[in-house]
Amino acid sequence: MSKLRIAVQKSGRLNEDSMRLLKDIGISIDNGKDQLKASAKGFPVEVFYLRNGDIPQYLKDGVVDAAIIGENVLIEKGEGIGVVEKLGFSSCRVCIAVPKAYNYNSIKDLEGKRIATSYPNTVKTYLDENGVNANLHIINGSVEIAPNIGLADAICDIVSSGSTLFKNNLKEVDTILKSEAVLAVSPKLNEERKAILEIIQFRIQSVLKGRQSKYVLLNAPNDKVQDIIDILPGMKSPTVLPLAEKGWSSIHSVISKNEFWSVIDELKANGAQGILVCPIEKMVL
Ligand SMILES: Nc1ncnc2c1ncn2[C@@H]1O[C@H](COP(=O)(O)OP(=O)(O)OP(=O)(O)O)[C@@H](O)[C@H]1O
Ligand SMILES: O=P(O)(O)OC[C@H]1O[C@H](OP(=O)(O)OP(=O)(O)O)[C@H](O)[C@@H]1O
Ligand SMILES: [Mg+2]
Repeated sequence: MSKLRIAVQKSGRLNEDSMRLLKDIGISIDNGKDQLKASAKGFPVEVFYLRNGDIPQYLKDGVVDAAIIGENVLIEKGEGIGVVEKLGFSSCRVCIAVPKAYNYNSIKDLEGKRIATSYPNTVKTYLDENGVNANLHIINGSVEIAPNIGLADAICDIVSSGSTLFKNNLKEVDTILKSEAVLAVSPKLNEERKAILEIIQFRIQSVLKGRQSKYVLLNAPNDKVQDIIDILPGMKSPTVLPLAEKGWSSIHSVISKNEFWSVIDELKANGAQGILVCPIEKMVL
């Protein structure tokens, strides 16, 4: 039986979360430290450890079938490569930044200026869309230093917390795109491997849904049960069980992590007591 070849970043910002996701979907790998390729135990998958920036070419060539990669890198050099799943980690944005004192009104202000970046195609497309001509300086790292050493008037790079910009006396003035880690697929994927990918996708969705949700258990007097059910969305409908103490019930449900605090406040206000909130490992709908 053929194996699905999945690329992950060898080391760097995506590596740890990528390996955790593979582990959570039941793909465990015995990886010797310097091994660049490893087989999963009990599942038809091979994992390749590569540079994030090299992965688009491997996908295009069909040397790997799928990859966990930053969407920003695919947009930069992954033409024709499909994204089948957003993975919810390594969120960042690709931005234009200029020195704090720069009087910036719009991208048109960069006409004829020098922009340092590791994302030339992304910047070029954005400049073209806005009818701006600028000179691009391609550098592979520490882009934020460029304006301070007189190499460029502006930069285009990844921003997350904004602290690197701040430390280098720069300000973010335009967001070109938002990115997160994604599961990308080679255009050359064959039918047999596609079937393995579908199993992986299903497992990833179950893990991600679990990560986005919380399991809530609470007690309430019976006359409050309906009010509380109306607040709780639940997967189908909440589970209601009688407590040993007469006149009381236990209610179980699933709520989204995002609405967690507002729902908890509402539950308390409607008579809920002894509220327990538990993580969900996987959620299969
Ligand atoms: N500060 C950040 N916060 C969140 N995500 C980030 C941040 N910086 C980069 N990323 C995301 O993580 C990906 C990998 O970044 P990292 O710096 O580890 O690799 P790299 O040096 O660009 O790539 P390579 O593996 O080719 O050396 C980026 O493409 C981006 O999607
Ligand atoms: O907004 P922040 O939270 O400060 O993050 C942004 C910084 O993170 C990335 O660099 P990284 O640390 O990955 O270093 P690198 O340039 O060597 O890849 C990116 O290139 C920015 O410099
Ligand atoms: Mg980096």
